[in-house]
Amino acid sequence: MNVTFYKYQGTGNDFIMIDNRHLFFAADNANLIAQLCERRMGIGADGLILLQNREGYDFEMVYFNADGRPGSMCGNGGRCTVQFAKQLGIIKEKAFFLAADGDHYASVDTAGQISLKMNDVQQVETGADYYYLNTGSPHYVQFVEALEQLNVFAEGRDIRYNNRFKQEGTNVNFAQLQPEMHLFVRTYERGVEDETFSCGTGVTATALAASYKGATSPVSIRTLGGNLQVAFEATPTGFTNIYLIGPAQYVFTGFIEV
Ligand SMILES: N[C@H](CCC[C@H](N)C(=O)O)C(=O)O
Repeated sequence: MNVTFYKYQGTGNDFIMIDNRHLFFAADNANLIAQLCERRMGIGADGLILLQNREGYDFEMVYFNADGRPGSMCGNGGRCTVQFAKQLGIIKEKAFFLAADGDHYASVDTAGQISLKMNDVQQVETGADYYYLNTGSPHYVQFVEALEQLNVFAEGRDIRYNNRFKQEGTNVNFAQLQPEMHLFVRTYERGVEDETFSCGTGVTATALAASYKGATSPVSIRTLGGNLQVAFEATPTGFTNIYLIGPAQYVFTGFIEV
């Protein structure tokens, strides 16, 4: 079967997008998805996303990590799926869609920036040198100095595979506070099992954690793949009205025989 795919990236977090409104692509083929995401033997991507029809929504986003397994919410992928839906003519500048963690609203502005509403965060675990919270995906956040020099792969993998997390896994973010409370964030992603250029739910989690250190909404974040913003309001136990704001770009189209 000849399948058209679309390649998208959001601050360097890259995805294979497939229009699966006719449900021709089997979502249970983890080997195929992993093979397509492989950077030398396949197309290469941090994840694969199926855009599907869903009653009551503009569309559903079905996200898989590069290992071929279903992932939890993906923030950069969410913005890319909104842009993809726009390219397909499914939406104009506003979207209401379903993802792994529930409903999401999004809007695209005239400059092409996409503002994606994230689910409320009900609680944040605070440890001696870390924060742990779920922004649609689980995120461990640690503030460090000299982030440019840090071995994010080795340090992130140690935390992801420690006794607490090895079963379920976690994404691991390292953040450095910079002048004017701007953040520099690097993330080791579960399911990719490597550092990615950017992680949207990770940047969101890190911005919320940074608010305990004095950062105020909207927080500006630099990742290896570009800049993002996170807006939010604090509640007694967590956060509400959380928005992840940034670009999502179409890269190319191709065909595969599967
Ligand atoms: N890159 C994604 C996060 C994917 C989460 C995934 N790695 C998982 O834990 O299932 C983002 O932009 O939010």
